[in-house]
Amino acid sequence: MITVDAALDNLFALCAPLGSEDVPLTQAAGRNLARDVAATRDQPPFAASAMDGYAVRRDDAVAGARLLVIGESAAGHGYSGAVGHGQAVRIFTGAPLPTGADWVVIQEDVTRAGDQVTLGQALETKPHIRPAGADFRVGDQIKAPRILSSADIALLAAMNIAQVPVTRRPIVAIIATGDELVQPGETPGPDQIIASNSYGLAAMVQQLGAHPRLLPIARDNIPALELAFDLAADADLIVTIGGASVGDHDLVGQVAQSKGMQQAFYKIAMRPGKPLMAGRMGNALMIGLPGNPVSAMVCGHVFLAPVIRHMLGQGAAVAPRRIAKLAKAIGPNGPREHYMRAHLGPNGVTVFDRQDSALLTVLADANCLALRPIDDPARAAGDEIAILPL
Ligand SMILES: Nc1nc2c(c(=O)[nH]1)N[C@H]1C(S)=C(S)[C@@H](COP(=O)(O)OP(=O)(O)OC[C@H]3O[C@@H](n4cnc5c(N)ncnc54)[C@H](O)[C@@H]3O)O[C@H]1N2
Ligand code: MOO
Repeated sequence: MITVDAALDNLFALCAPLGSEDVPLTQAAGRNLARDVAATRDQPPFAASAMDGYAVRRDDAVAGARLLVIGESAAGHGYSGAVGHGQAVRIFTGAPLPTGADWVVIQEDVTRAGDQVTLGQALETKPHIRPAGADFRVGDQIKAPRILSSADIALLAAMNIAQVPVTRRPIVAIIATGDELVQPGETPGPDQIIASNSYGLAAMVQQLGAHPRLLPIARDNIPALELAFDLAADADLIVTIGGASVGDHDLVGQVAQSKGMQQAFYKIAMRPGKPLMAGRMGNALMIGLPGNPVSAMVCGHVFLAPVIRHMLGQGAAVAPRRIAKLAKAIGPNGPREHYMRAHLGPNGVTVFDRQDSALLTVLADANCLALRPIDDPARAAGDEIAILPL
């Protein structure tokens, strides 16, 4: 058995950030920018007015001055002539500043009569001009890696980058195994149950930004498992569920190895999730999760999520955790790191009494996992512990 940290280090070493693909701006939000991109233009491309008013020469912008309006500059339609002494051009926000002008008097400070304007007595002291390139210039870069926010999308658009290089989304093949399983919506036989954690993991994979591919349930026999691995051959990550323990029908490790999986480790000192295996398998990383529904989901949070983030170019890091105070005392932990289903509320963390790894109702009530180190002693209410928010 290896520790959770050692298992994660192993997993990170067994995979790498995927290559990149170009996607349209409308599909780039939330994706990882795969390489630096550079602006192909200046913004604004010309000195622009920041207000609606009159473009003038600075030395004409004095209280009481009377100026002749010689034309108009609007956004998208500039004024082609030049502004001389004693002259003004009507201008609107975003419009190019005409040649000769270096000041904008806002229209609130002006009285207009025909083609004459008279400037008011209390003029503003700012020119209200946005210099060319004030936001960015040709060649200014957005650096990778970076998870693209809505603001980044706006900036990329302004830079005229219509196709964005992002890290490819991993294809994650999910194989539920077991003679007892039927799909949700089917009518189970008397000894059967509904496959659940395969759907939970597919949802998790999707939320992480990868492509889940739910394969048909593989029965507990060698040909069925071989077929399932064949169907998963082009995936970046192959995740099996169940059949990982030591029973007579737990065939996943054996079949995976016969199909070329080079096992890097098997069994982790953690609860739930002990019988987890992993290794390279062709072009993919294979992770064999234990079948107990909560074990599979907890291993999803602790191992799959960091692995997928690593493949997405977001760095190789453990699932984010934080420190919280216990609302209620808890007993000592044993020789395996324990990820206990718990709820964080205004009074702190309450660790649930029922921790059986078959109880999906308890997992659904949890909003965090309380993380107990190996041989952690009993803890009192008010003690600080690490939690992994769900
Ligand atoms: N003698 C021992 N027995 C077991 C050990 C052990 O160390 N020695 N470990 C236990 C632990 S811990 C776990 S976890 C389980 C894991 O076993 P498997 O990975 O082989 O899982 P299965 O036996 O196939 O299934 C366990 C349980 O989960 C249900 N299951 C499986 N897949 C699904 C699915 N997709 N959706 C819903 N439920 C699923 C299955 O019906 C079983 O009830 O082994 C312990 N045993
Ligand atoms: O480790 Mo099993 O995953 O405890 O239920």
